[in-house]
Amino acid sequence: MTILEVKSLKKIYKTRFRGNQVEALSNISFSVDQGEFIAIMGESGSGKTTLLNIMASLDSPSEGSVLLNGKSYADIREDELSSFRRDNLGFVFQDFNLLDNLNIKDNILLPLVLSNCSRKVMKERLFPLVRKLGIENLMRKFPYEVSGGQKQRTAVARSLITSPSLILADEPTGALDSHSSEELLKLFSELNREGQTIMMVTHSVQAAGCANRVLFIKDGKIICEVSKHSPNEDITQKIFSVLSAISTARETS
Ligand SMILES: Nc1ncnc2c1ncn2[C@@H]1O[C@H](COP(=O)(O)OP(=O)(O)OP(=O)(O)O)[C@@H](O)[C@H]1O
Repeated sequence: MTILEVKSLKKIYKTRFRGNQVEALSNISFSVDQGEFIAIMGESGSGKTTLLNIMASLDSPSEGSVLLNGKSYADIREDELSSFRRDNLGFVFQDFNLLDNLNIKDNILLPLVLSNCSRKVMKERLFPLVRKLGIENLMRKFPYEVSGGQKQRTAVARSLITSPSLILADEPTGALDSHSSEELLKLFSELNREGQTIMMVTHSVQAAGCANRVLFIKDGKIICEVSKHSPNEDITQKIFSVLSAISTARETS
């Protein structure tokens, strides 16, 4: 079942300097099925963050549309966008985006508090989730008292607490040491095996290798994709080959 459809996206940024224009995305189309784990790779400036921001409904395209579970973002009223995002999407960022003045428990519960959820529901959702993520002993600590890996697990718990259709992750391993990165990738793979749909922007081949499908962006266009033909297939070599072809093309152009 398709949950996300991205149709003919174009994004033009107008810069103030002499009215110059930057075409950050041109004619991007793809769809995401329920239960997929997709990585987006591309060189710096290729348009990954622009694409993620549009899929997150944080920015709007110049042309084209995005539909989540059949609902077009263009049909959502401005004052309903933040609750739509909260209910349907989970976010994991490179720098965790936790609130320093809230403890770990309150950071995780924040999306439910903003949705006026009852304490009973909060409790029912929180404990199984933090036990699963191995952070149940950190509930009273503050973000500055826990490790980077624990902060990212907290961010993952916060992203999952609303049971979103889709997790959008922007360089989730970017600020982690190699051990914590591996742990996070294992966690993402496990969540995906249980049915969670994930889209992740990454520069890391190791991270992209955990996805079932990798989309490669160059100059705002999807230039190719690779995918696993069986769940245990190692696609690292395929990813390296595409990255190397992109870099050779850049050097010879
Ligand atoms: N607000 C903006 N105004 C003007 N140009 C922008 C703006 N944001 C991004 N761009 C330009 O759009 C293009 C794509 O940028 P984007 O940030 O999406 O790339 P990226 O692949 O995420 O890069 P990185 O990996 O370095 O984060 C770049 O040329 C960038 O300079």
